[in-house]
Amino acid sequence: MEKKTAVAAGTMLPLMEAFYTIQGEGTFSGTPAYFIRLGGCDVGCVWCDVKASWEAAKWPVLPIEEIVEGALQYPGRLVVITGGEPLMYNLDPLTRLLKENGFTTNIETSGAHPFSGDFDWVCFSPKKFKTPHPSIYAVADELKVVVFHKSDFDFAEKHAVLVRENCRKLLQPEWSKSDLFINSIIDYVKSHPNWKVSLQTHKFMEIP
Ligand SMILES: C[S@@+](CC[C@H](N)C(=O)[O-])C[C@H]1O[C@@H](n2cnc3c(N)ncnc32)[C@H](O)[C@@H]1O
Ligand SMILES: Nc1nc2[nH]cc(C(=O)O)c2c(=O)[nH]1
Ligand code: SF4
Ligand SMILES: [Mg+2]
Repeated sequence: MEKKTAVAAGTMLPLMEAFYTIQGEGTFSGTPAYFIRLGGCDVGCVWCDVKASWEAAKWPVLPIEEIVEGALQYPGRLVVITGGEPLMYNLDPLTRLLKENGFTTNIETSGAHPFSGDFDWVCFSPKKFKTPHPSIYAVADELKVVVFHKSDFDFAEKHAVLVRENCRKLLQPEWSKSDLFINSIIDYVKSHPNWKVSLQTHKFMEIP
């Protein structure tokens, strides 16, 4: 099959990097996980901490069997698919293969593209820069809003009414503005106890 056709089918995917680390953010923070970072993103967040991922063409296109083989080299059985924006691709074949190999599958997504894949946990981090696709709201397990500006609290509430009742609600300071916003995040969570704080703990630990 031609590469382009295989990428469209989701049987080959552009891989920026893959690494075994500790999930630093959100509900699974502290859990060992194999990260699969797919290349390509069209959302364009001004504060994105992985801008190098944006151009899909920069990254090698690999068969999903090879990607899963990489994950099998480590003892942990939690995989986090991230990017870039992973939902730019059809994730059905990759997640099916991961599950056949005994992995738990989590995703980190902006929700800017139609949902695909078989996931045990969906972390939805909506962005002002590109409106989420409506398919994300019924599947999000965690709503993780990055706080970069004071208007982001209202932005967070706007999305909180659209996700499922039991969806976890997290506020995460944008890394470079952490010192500026951490106190208002703490105050907000204390007065709106349906929210929790999420920190990028891997950055404090200085691990990938
Ligand atoms: C790099 S993104 C990749 C996945 C997907 N494109 C997304 O945005 O959800 C992974 C996570 O990091 C968060 N993130 C990216 N840059 C950040 C920053 N500078 N500070 C805090 N969180 C950040 C995103 O909101 C997202 O939850
Ligand atoms: N350790 C670690 N945890 C993470 N949680 C979400 C990440 C991401 O970039 O998607 C990330 C990451 O890049 N590293
Ligand atoms: S959607 Fe994710 S990968 Fe894309 S620019 Fe925003 S934070 Fe970066
Ligand atoms: Mg990251």
